[in-house]
Amino acid sequence: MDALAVVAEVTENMLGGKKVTVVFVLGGPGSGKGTQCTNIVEHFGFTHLSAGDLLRAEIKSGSENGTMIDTMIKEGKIVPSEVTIKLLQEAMIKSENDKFLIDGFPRNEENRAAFENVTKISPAFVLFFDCAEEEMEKRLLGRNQGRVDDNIETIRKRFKVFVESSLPVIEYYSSKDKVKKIDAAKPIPEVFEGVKAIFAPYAPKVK
Ligand SMILES: Nc1ncnc2c1ncn2[C@@H]1O[C@H](COP(=O)(O)OP(=O)(O)O)[C@@H](O)[C@H]1O
Ligand SMILES: Nc1ccn([C@@H]2O[C@H](COP(=O)(O)OP(=O)(O)O)[C@@H](O)[C@H]2O)c(=O)n1
Repeated sequence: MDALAVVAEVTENMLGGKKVTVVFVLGGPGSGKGTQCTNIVEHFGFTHLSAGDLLRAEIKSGSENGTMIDTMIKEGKIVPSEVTIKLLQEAMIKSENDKFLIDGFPRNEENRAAFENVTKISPAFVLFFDCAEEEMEKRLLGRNQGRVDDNIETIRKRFKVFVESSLPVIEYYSSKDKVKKIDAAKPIPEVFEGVKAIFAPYAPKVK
């Protein structure tokens, strides 16, 4: 390894004085990202940061960006990266943990490139929940969390954005051999079996 590579290794993935491990959790709307993140937190000690949840909290907090974010979510559009990245960065710095699941981000090429440029963090890997639209649609319509975007009209728009903008991000990481794909159409416990196998190296050490 040459000297420059050593320098890069030392500075890379540092945030607020700590070295962090980041896993991006991607998949279509309703593929089960949030559900499985809850399981991963419980078993592997990661902190779950959902980009969508952070944006929804930002609306509730009455921030100056609230109206813009609300409109984007209602239309299934992707909020400008600077807003989402700031929320993710703040949450990581505030946390005492150093292992993060970033769920629902990066959702387009702009998200991906800006996060890399601003934070200098690259993911350990990308967990991709692969699921057919028909199944995701059924799940979203039954989610019952009172979300303004879980109606058939917005769901169709979110699927279109996923195929046009988010799948290329998954392809990008695939070309770098960073994608771990899971068949997310199976029942929740079976999906978690696949997830567990991938996270085994991160299992907490028994003292
Ligand atoms: N493997 C699964 N089989 C059936 N339903 C699921 C599965 N995973 C999640 N769900 C349900 O589908 C809905 C969407 O899941 P969620 O985790 O919120 O998806 P995402 O975060 O990808 O949008 C929720 O109501 C959840 O309980
Ligand atoms: N990186 C992100 C993530 C979510 N969002 C917005 O938040 C909405 C909901 O995202 P989410 O990840 O909570 O939910 P799902 O669509 O995956 O079910 C998206 O449709 C976008 O409008 C965004 O703009 N940028």
